[in-house]
Amino acid sequence: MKTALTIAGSDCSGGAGIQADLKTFSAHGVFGMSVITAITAQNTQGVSAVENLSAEMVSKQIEAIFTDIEVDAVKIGMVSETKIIKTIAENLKKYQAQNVVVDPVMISKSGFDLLQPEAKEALISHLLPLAEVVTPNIPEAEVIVGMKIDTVEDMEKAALLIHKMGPKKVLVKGGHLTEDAIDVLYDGKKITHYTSERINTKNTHGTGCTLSSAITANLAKGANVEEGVREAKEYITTAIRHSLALGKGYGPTNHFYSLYQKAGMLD
Ligand SMILES: Nc1ncnc2c1ncn2[C@@H]1O[C@H](COP(=O)(O)OP(=O)(O)O)[C@@H](O)[C@H]1O
Ligand SMILES: Cc1ncc(COP(=O)(O)O)c(N)n1
Repeated sequence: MKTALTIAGSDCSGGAGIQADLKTFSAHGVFGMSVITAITAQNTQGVSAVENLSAEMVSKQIEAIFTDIEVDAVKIGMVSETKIIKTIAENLKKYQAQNVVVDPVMISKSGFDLLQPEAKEALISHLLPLAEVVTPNIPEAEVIVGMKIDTVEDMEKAALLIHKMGPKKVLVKGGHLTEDAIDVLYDGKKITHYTSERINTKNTHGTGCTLSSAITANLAKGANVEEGVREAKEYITTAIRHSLALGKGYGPTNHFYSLYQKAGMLD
């Protein structure tokens, strides 16, 4: 069985972070493993607290996995502090991690800083160069390149600029614009658009985490980035279309709809 590792924060409400990543890996038939960087207290309405693990504990978790198990792909999600970012980069280089997907998580949908402002530079200089593909949303791409993004053309410009910072490929996600949901991939040579209709729902908690883990699972299974993104985009669109109105705020996406449907378990 192929394996995938997520290095990210825990979302106790299950919609984003490690929990979304492991659900996505399972739904793709990949064996999921996790290195927890931080525990968050959050729900569909917002984040109320974040507690980072020590850099030593993050390092020990990575060591425990890589010294024992073959890792086919790695996703990096929320990493809040400079010293944890540096530890992850050192370890991934030491163990020659393959198929690294970096989701540069900065601010939650509810507006909470999941990346300490002083750690932005470390994320850019230490994690982006390790990435097979980096998956910023529009606000994250704006911070990384220091320009305003209002159109798909702006997303393309940002993708080209981010590519110069070291990742092999760049996927700028268009969830934050208003018309069709268009994601822009730049592979160093050409631009590809992945387009879906915009689904009218407020239940989009964890969409970015889910998309990047689906890409990771697909790379673990041997897909190239273009194929991996294409399937992941279909997966997230179905998961948003059948998202769950759990909680009082922004509910989570539905990871198992397609699987349950195929298994004849839905009405
Ligand atoms: N309302 C929506 N309808 C359809 N697709 C969406 C919607 N919102 C986000 N997406 C898609 O979900 C994925 C995650 O994007 P985005 O919401 O921009 O990321 P993040 O969760 O990091 O902010 C992208 O593929 C994006 O196009
Ligand atoms: C632990 C963790 N990681 C990532 C996100 C981002 O997800 P979203 O942008 O949907 O709030 C989150 N809320 N919590």
